Amino acid sequence: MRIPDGKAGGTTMTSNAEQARKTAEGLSYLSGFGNQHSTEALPGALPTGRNSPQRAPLGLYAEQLSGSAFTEPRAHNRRTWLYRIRPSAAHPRFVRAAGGALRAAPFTEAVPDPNRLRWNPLPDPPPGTDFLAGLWTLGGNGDVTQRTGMAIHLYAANAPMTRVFSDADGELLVVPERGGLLLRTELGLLRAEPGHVALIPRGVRFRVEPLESGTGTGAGATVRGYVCENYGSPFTLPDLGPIGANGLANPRDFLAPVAAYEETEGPVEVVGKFCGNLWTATYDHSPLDVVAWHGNHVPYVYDLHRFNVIGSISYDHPDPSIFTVLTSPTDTPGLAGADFVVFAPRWLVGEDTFRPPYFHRNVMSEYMGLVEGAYDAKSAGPGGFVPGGGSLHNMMSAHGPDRETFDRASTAELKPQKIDDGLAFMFETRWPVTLTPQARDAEHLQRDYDDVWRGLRREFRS
Ligand SMILES: O=C(O)Cc1cc(O)ccc1O
Ligand SMILES: [Fe+2]
Repeated sequence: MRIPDGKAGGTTMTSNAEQARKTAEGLSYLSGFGNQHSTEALPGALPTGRNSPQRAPLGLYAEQLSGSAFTEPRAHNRRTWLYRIRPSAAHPRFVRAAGGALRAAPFTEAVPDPNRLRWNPLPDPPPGTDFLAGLWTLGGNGDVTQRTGMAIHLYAANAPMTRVFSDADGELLVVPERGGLLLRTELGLLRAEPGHVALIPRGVRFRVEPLESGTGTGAGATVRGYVCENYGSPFTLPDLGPIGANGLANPRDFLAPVAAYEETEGPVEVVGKFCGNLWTATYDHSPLDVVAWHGNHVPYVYDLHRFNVIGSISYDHPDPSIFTVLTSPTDTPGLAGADFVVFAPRWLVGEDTFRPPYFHRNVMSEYMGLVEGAYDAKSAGPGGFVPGGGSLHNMMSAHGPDRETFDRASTAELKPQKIDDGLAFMFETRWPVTLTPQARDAEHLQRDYDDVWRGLRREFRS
């Protein structure tokens, strides 16, 4: 496989090698959530039978990247062995760098707001904005130094990153909404289009390039999307309980990269996020120089259209936890630091049922975004819930269908109905979300959002 500006190999070495698939875009992937993958970009680069031979093959350096404590139970243990041209330790001193519109927990600058809030998409950024500069924090919870909680970011970018970034504070779940992304990671290349999600694990270095072909974005066009930065335990697949052995997001649809490396010599800016601040150093080589690796602390992409949607085939609207793609558990069973939930195309067949989301108040806090089309609880169109926009229904805030949706759905003929005009998602969290001042005061905040529930008529008959 030829990758511009890098060398890559499709040699895969485990039993799941058969499952490594060539995508239409020409990238090779390794399949399976949580698998122990093995891959080498050059034949013989990956040592066999041991992690740390006295001399690693091809003059490479062996290095372990740990995403869990050494001592965590096997089921939670995450690490990847990297075989690289230079060890990561070969770097100069980092100095503080400006963070732009990126913020981190604890979020203490604004008063937590119980109001229902909704935003239009981010305004287009100035030319030359890369993915890192284009990150804009909406809010979050927890504390980066305690590895708890999460942050909600949006991004809008129009230039490729030339610098390399990594986040010690958490993993990054990237949800493209407009335009595709090529993610050049330490472990290889991933492609994420709108409708896909990409996950970069804690500490893994990467560069993001807007994709300019096949996405209709054109040169210099803005790519946009959402990011859940998960400070807590890594996202995992939810248990299925009585659903059985299959369904929701199927493990084999999660695709990790094959090894791909850069041999760039010369100055490369490397930025790290550490305890909420950005730090930068100029290396004399690219740190994306991993020629082979094996392990389970890996980036991946997942196509949300693969989600196996399960719902009611009798009556009533099921709780949206049944749409959970990924969950970050906390010490309390069933209480997620962050859940990633998708509202994918599905059939609604419930008898004598109000089919859209019900009116509710929830102890969990709900941030929703829209990748395409419309969402069945909200009227579409400008000034509404639009792709690239978002809503926050914080802990216990009263929300649900807007008036138009209520009127329509409570009188609709209940024939089987396919919902296939949109892709919405939710970042749901056990802790309230505190906004950043920039989100609270944003020009693109919809100040009339409460009005969507105005005029819900009194229908009571005694
Ligand atoms: O508020 C929302 O739209 C999200 C949501 C969807 C649903 O189907 C049921 C409950 C819920 O919070
Ligand atoms: Fe809700």
